[in-house]
Amino acid sequence: MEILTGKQIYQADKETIKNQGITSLELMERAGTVCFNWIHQRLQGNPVKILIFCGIGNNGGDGLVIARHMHQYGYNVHCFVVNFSDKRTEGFLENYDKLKDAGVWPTVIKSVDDFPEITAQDVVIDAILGIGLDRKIEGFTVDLIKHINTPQSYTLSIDIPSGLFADKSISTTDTVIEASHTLTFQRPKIAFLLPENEPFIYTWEAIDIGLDENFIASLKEVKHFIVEKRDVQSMYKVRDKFSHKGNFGHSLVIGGSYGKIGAVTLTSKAALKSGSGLVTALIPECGYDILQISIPEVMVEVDSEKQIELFQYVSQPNVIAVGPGIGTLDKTISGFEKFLKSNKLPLVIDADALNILSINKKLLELIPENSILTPHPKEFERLVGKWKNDHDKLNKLKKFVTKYKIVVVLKGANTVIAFNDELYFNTTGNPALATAGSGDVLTGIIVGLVAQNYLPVEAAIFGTYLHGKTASLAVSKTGIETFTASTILEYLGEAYLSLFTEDTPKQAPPPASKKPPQDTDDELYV
Ligand SMILES: NC(=O)C1=CN([C@@H]2O[C@H](COP(=O)(O)OP(=O)(O)OC[C@H]3O[C@@H](n4cnc5c(N)ncnc54)[C@H](OP(=O)(O)O)[C@@H]3O)[C@@H](O)[C@H]2O)[C@@H](O)CC1
Ligand SMILES: [K+]
Repeated sequence: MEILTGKQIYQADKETIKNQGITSLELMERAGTVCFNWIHQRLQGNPVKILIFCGIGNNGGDGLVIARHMHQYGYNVHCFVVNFSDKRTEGFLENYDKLKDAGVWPTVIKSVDDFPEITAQDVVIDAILGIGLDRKIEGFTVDLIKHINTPQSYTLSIDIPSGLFADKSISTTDTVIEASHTLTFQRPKIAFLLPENEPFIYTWEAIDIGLDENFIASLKEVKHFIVEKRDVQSMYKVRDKFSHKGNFGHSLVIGGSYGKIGAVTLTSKAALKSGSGLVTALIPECGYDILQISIPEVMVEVDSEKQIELFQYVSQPNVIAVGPGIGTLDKTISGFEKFLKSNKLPLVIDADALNILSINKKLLELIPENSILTPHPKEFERLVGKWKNDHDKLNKLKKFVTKYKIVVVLKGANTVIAFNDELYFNTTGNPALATAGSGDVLTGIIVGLVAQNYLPVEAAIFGTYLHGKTASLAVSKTGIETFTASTILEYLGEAYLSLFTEDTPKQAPPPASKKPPQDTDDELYV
């Protein structure tokens, strides 16, 4: 699914009006009605007190449409106009009149004295500012947003939490609605995927307001995508009837050191379980028995007694994962440097191998094109330096992958896969994945997919999706705390199978508590 910029959404808005022969007012009516239907489906006439805060632009116009429908359906709705400017849009003005015609006279908020009381039991609808926000919010609107955030009531934001910019970072002094849920129009905005916006975006969904899909599909400059089930389904390689293990590649996993044989064991097992035909582990001698006993299917070659120093192997892999548990002892560092100078095979580089690269950045030049690096944010920072905010981080990421012609899997709540100047945001998974060895397993899954001839960027996208999906599937049975890296391996089969089974449709969170539990993947739809 494309992630669109504010500018692209405004273009789609214009094209839709032109191509469908409708007025902008009709489009606003449609958008507001879709939001109302969403709310009505969940509230079913519940007498809860609903406070709708409308700005004076088109986001406010949407709020007024919602207020009118809610009033007509007998909801206990209270509408407020947030008078932060005198420049009302036509959409606002027309719907203001329509609302009054329907018998609702909104309360105009001009100062702090006009703020209504809000309790934790109330539902708030935030239609103060949308994607038209282009500067810092000032004056009483800042206080109003804080006032809305205080009681921890359920807050539904329309299009985007007010105060959040669609395409740039907010500053630390900015005030933003902390939305419990956001109904965004047609496509997500990149702001929803950035860790820095976590306090403001809890769950979100893109709702179909009938914008011109052909126009959206024709947009050439879209560079950001959300990875969906259908994307990975289309990547999946079906096995031929007459295939044999030789068709599915040979992964070599280089890693481990005394006390960290578990890491390389997890990676090797993951490579095997993601479908690599053969897997060999090159490990320190001290890990020989451990690995052989843990995974009889994996072949083992050994290096020095307690760490990897020589990086020499006799097996004939088609891809190599390097780094899990490898450590940063001097001999390992110099061995890795020598290895990079002679190696021609594509690599999946993780953990301490990444740290070695950040100690000596010249080594980055030696990484074969199409290799995959899988840093977590701290490892990535060591490679590229500090960033000012998440947009700056994503720019650094794009520059880094284009410079070295590689793929980077930047791990996090929404792991980002970067290739060329494109970014793919993963949405499977949950905090259960924040557990020791989780990254080692991801490296193994990805290397196993590259071994099977998945394109590196596909292996990265597919592998990250599957890895996250295991947690999405498992957590209702295991809980978050008992879910470990080994659980990821246990559920990998189910994650594969889930690609070909229908998801049970999920109800979006009811307006009952501020932060309902979320499993992101299945909540998204357009
Ligand atoms: N996508 C679609 O197809 C559809 C979109 N729709 C809806 O339209 C929304 C966008 O509406 P919008 O363009 O009127 O902007 P909105 O966010 O309401 O802001 C209003 C104005 O406020 C101003 N302003 C900006 N920053 C400010 C600040 N810090 N403090 C004070 N003022 C500030 C600025 O005006 P300025 O003062 O710069 O002239 C701005 O224009 C969109 O989010 C969605 O809800 C649907 O209705 C139909 C289909
Ligand atoms: K809003």
